[in-house]
Amino acid sequence: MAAVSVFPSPRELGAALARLVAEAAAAAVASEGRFTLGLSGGSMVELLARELPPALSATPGAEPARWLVAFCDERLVPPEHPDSTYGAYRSQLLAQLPPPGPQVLSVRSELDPAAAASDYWEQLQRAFPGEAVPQFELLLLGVGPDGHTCSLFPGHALLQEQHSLVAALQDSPKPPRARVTLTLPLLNAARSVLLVAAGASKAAALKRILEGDEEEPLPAARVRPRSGRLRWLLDEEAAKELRIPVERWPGS
Ligand SMILES: O=C1O[C@H](COP(=O)(O)O)[C@@H](O)[C@H](O)[C@H]1O
Repeated sequence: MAAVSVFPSPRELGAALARLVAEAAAAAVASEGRFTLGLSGGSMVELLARELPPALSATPGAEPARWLVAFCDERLVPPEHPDSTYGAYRSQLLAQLPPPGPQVLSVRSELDPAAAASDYWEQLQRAFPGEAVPQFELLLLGVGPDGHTCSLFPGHALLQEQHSLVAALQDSPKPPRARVTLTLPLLNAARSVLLVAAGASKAAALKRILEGDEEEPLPAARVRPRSGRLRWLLDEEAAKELRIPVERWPGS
């Protein structure tokens, strides 16, 4: 069973998330010379924008200039659009990091969805030479109230995808409809995955994901790294329906 850590509020959750990212970066830079990080959008952007810069300043050796950052999914809108994950990270987080900053792979939203997915896959192949399935050091994944993660939605055919590691969709139930997403085989190749959720709107889905035994598990329940680590970071509101043992952080 995956480890589940519960924090009193999104603020403590965000601070712990940022510490874990900074520590993972320092360890990877020391051992591999670089840190490969996959970021999700939505509420994760604000958590990281607020907490990661101070965590990096407090962690010697984290060195953002040695990071390769990619996005676990992207909404196909221009970077200036409020729904763009890349655009949100660029203005809210990347702008705060000292130059030269990380190498960033972004989905080219000016292309049509299939071409954007194939271009993004080519970028990943160049960034992970010799790896048939790119193995990220750390993936940060969010969870929607319907149990989706990345742009993998309940009941969607992409949940069955075994061949393409990056895929396009044009029928996302959550707008915008056109998106590019990493698929489960790539997610499950990661060395480490943190699944992050805050707020009462996620509680029912989290109960199903973490305690259910469903024939067709929700998308986030299908994230099970083959040999990597999986850890859940939740706030009290998101965890309020859980009955499984969880690790409660001080003050909860
Ligand atoms: O649409 C998306 O939703 C999920 C969850 O977002 P949240 O705001 O509920 O945390 C996000 O992880 C994904 O990257 C995004 O495209």
